[in-house]
Amino acid sequence: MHIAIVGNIGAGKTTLANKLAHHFNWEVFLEDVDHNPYLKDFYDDMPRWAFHLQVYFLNSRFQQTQRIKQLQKTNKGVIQDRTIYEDAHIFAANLNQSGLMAERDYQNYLSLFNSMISMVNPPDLLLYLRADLPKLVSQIEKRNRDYENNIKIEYLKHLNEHYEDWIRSYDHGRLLIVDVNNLDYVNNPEDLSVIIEKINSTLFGLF
Ligand SMILES: Nc1ncnc2c1ncn2[C@@H]1O[C@H](COP(=O)(O)OP(=O)(O)O)[C@@H](O)[C@H]1O
Ligand SMILES: Nc1ncnc2c1ncn2[C@H]1C[C@H](O)[C@@H](COP(=O)(O)O)O1
Repeated sequence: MHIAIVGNIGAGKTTLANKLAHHFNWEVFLEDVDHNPYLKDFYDDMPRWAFHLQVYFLNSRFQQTQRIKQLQKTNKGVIQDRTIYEDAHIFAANLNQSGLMAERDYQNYLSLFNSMISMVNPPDLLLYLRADLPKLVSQIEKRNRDYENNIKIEYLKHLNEHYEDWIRSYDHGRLLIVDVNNLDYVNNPEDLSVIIEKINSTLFGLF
């Protein structure tokens, strides 16, 4: 069983991924943000570093999907924090449409993505955390990564629009949308239980 948690920056993916992995006693696969050699430079100068960052994320996410494939042979459950689909359909697409990634770089990137995607298994469940801008902003502030301090509201807004478009057309498997605007699964165990019940009901027909 493989659940992938998707959503905008600060939606609460990592926090939920850790909690679900603990609850189900499954393996968790997180993004390696701290060792990313381009992320800080990217936030300082997006046009300069957009292509480098996207290739880096694409490759690291692809390697992660192959590790997940291996692990699934052992029947161990997996919780994944963000997917390779988001790199291409959300982030790279947004950079191109915002004029921050040149057309030839974007086409080059897409060609690489299309070569890789045939080797990627979709998750059994895609869990989309939907969050409005005030929730995203407050949680990004709460996390307080210095290079994210200058993220513009407009950037998050465009990403949210891409998420909504992509989720509407998602057809690789089961999909669960959870509105997290009024959920606090950090401090309220009942809010976590609500999500777990939804997952059980979607995946196993329980409740
Ligand atoms: N539903 C929630 N309610 C309250 N705080 C949350 C919630 N989800 C996440 N947080 C907090 O918001 C911050 C960002 O969450 P994080 O899991 O890192 O988001 P993401 O991985 O989606 O970028 C963290 O400080 C986390 O503790
Ligand atoms: N593909 C990506 N392009 C640009 N930025 C990305 C991409 N994937 C992740 N990011 C950024 C967004 C955040 O600043 C960090 C971590 O993501 P988070 O949603 O907080 O887990 O990386």
